[in-house]
Amino acid sequence: MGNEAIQKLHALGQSLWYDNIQRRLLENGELARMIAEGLIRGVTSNPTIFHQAIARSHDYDSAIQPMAWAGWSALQIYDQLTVEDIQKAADLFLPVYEATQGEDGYVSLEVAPTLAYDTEGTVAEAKRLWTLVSRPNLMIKIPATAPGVPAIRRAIYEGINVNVTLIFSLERYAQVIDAYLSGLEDRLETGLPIDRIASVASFFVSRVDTKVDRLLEEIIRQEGPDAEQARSLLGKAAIANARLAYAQFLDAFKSERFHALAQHGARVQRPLWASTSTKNPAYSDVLYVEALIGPQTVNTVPPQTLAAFADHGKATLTLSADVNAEKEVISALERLGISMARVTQELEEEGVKAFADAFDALLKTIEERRSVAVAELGPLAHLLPAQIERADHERYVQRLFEADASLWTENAAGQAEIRQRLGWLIAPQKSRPLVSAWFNLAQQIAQEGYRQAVLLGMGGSSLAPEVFASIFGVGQLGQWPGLSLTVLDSTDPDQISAVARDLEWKETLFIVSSKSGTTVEVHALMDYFWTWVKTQGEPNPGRHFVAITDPGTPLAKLAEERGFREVIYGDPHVGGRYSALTVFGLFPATLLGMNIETLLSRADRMFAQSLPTQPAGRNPGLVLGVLLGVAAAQGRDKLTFLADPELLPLGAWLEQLVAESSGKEGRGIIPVDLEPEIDPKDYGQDRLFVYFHLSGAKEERASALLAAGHPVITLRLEDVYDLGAEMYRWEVAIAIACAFLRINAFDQPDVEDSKIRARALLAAFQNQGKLPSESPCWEDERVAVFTSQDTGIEGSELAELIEQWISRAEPGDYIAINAYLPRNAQMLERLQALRRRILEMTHCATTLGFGPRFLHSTGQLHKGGPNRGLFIQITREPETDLDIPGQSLRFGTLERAQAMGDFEALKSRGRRVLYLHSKTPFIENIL
Ligand SMILES: O=C(CO)[C@@H](O)[C@H](O)[C@H](O)[C@H](O)COP(=O)(O)O
Ligand SMILES: O=C[C@H](O)COP(=O)(O)O
Repeated sequence: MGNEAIQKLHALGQSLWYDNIQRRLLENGELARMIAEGLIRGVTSNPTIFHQAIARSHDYDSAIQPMAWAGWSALQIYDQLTVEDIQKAADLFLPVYEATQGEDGYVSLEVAPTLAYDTEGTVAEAKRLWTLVSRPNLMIKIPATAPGVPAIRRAIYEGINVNVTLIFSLERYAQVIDAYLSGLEDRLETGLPIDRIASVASFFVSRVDTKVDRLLEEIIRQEGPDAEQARSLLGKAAIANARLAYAQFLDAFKSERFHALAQHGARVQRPLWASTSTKNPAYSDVLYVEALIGPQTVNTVPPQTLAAFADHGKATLTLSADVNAEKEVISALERLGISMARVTQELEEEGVKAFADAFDALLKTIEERRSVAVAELGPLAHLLPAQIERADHERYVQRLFEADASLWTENAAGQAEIRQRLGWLIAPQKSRPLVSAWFNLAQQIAQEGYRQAVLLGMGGSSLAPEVFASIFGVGQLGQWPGLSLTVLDSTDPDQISAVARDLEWKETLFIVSSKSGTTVEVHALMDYFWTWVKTQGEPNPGRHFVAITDPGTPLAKLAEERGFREVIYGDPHVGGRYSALTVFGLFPATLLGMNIETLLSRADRMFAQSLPTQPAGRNPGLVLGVLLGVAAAQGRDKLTFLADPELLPLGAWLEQLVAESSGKEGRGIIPVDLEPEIDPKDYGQDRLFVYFHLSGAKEERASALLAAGHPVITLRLEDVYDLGAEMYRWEVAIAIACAFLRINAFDQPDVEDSKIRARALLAAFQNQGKLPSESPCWEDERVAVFTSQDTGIEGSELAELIEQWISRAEPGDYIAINAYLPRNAQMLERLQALRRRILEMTHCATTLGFGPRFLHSTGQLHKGGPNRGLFIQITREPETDLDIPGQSLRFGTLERAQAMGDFEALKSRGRRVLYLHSKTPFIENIL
């Protein structure tokens, strides 16, 4: 296993550590791989490393954002980011630490360099960081300045593992060893154990050559009698100095003094060669590794030196107690007037300054990123910190995870339901063991020759699969080719016909997806396609059907009776719109060929950040949720999605999560998805924009909106698999926003109400052979117009009526186009054009929903949310109609009944509705 040269180096008693840390490596498995392959046995960090990690990447931006919104300072953010990285790295190295009984597997974190000349400050900071990180394999780095030396002794006495950094001179190194031994002795005197305390002494190497060579070059340039001697000493000082240090180490740790400590389990303080990348390109790029190999040492190398050594390094023993030649190098330098005392003193001062400068630059970078994040909030910025603090004080996150339903409602029945509906919090973990069974089933289906899948489902049972199908496409980013997936969530006969027309029945699998197993649309569609498959001559239609439903539902029973090839059960503790990361989202995703492990690992990452153990400002879902709540309370309740093109489909899933969870009791947040764009200054003051960023295509638009004074938050996705994290974040955020607004996030009373009304209309239809009708307030040969109240609109032209009606919209209102029409590109274009006209005319937020799909989504908000909606409902006579098998009913009638049921429900809530029914299939006649 691993690399031969590195293995040999380890066999010679030297441990290679990695002088680098970067969040990406911690998250993408790279560091774990390097550890597993035995390449590295520890990690060191310093302010320069963190500066580079944070300033030269966007890895940390998403973590900075909520902390900035919560009002944290740059220093607090620095602390949090570094501690997180160090903890994560320490956890990855823990197995090494344990396997080597505490010899290796350490991760070092440096105290702020501003404390380098402050003994008390350093001790206090070392104690604080030790407690904060709280990992046995942590080392706290303390600079070996004169005031640093007593701090080392005190830290060791406190039981802290110490990496002493910035050692250049042999004199200082002697003091460092003494401080270590004294610290251990202090502990022994007070009866404290010393066997688990570890320390390394970081002796800096290459910088010595950089400085001494410069002095030698000066002598060479003068071409005097010493020039030749100076030339012969180039590139020698650093190694000589380090080898002398090694000899000093050997002496010190074979002393009586150490022997006494060793009897109580004390470990040696290993020398650690730091600053070992080659700075002078004329020298070998592995010079400071190859020349310093010996037992009981560590060499910490940056990425380029590790790569070079792994590629062409030679591991032979190059350190020994015999240092005559090295002493001669130092004497020769002294003879040339180069004082090692001066050189190393300057290096120490410059080293402290360089770290302090890097630290300042790092804080400046964090400050810049912090300000950018705060600026995103625009007028909401000053309101957020106090509200996040309040949410923290009221233990929102703890109560969420404890299933304390009083967070949302005092209503006992509501509370009972909520307690049954919080299973989504652990969905990523609960789904993981099921992934392989889903994968095997999907493989088997594909092997049998199935190429396409049609998912029959509504709302929570269809929207996540639709997002995955639209964003990932078939097998594009997955682990195997997968099937194509079409989602059918409509009772529109033309839309159903269009889907059926494109199907190759032998290659088609139907996924009947319904959590409750009672949803009328799903049953009608299932019966339609069941008959369709049978009609094609399939003797065993069950082969073509899989059901996803909760245990014990009518659908589960029917699927068993009909001999579906599989019934996959959902988790009854997860409600429909929160089920994306359960089988309802994940089995269709598996069929698409997506890598579910990757998706879930991203969700896990967000889960870890959402736990009650996280500080409030570091919890992305909590902070976003409070922001949504604050915004809505301020009248910025139109949550408007902006997305780079690859992420556009996500909005449909969010729309349901936001609207159906929050739109109740006259309150709620209005999601606005896929709205045509207008001049940023023409929007009202009721918007909060959310920009989902991947390629950056919409960056300019986001900046323009921000410049016009609207809050525009940017959520960055690294790649499309981050949808796993985003879905989890938004589920938490919506639960929190609803808690903030005191809304039960887990029921949907008005969706039920519309369903009841549609059922009553259908019963009337069965009795009377037609749907009950009411008189239009206006009609001609093309269209009949109905309104919710006597609106007084009048005119001889339909366009005039519509315009009059729309012009009633006031700032803060929204206009919803609810179209019971086939959802296809042509229709979408037409309706989006209407939407644009309305938007340009009113400057009010607009939404577009296709019925009956939206009834399972924004439908709840329309009736239950704030009475700020103006609804334009559109139906038409279908081009062709289709029988629903086994019922004396056609899809066109069902669709119409659903529209009428919704119209009634809206009216009963006093909503403003304009209902246009096209008497022909040609909608262009009326729009
Ligand atoms: O001190 C330790 C490890 O204990 C290292 O992280 C140390 O800071 C680095 O090796 C040096 O700062 C790198 O220095 P250089 O290669 O830039 O001269
Ligand atoms: O969001 C859920 C829809 O109303 C469909 O419900 P279902 O999964 O029980 O069929």
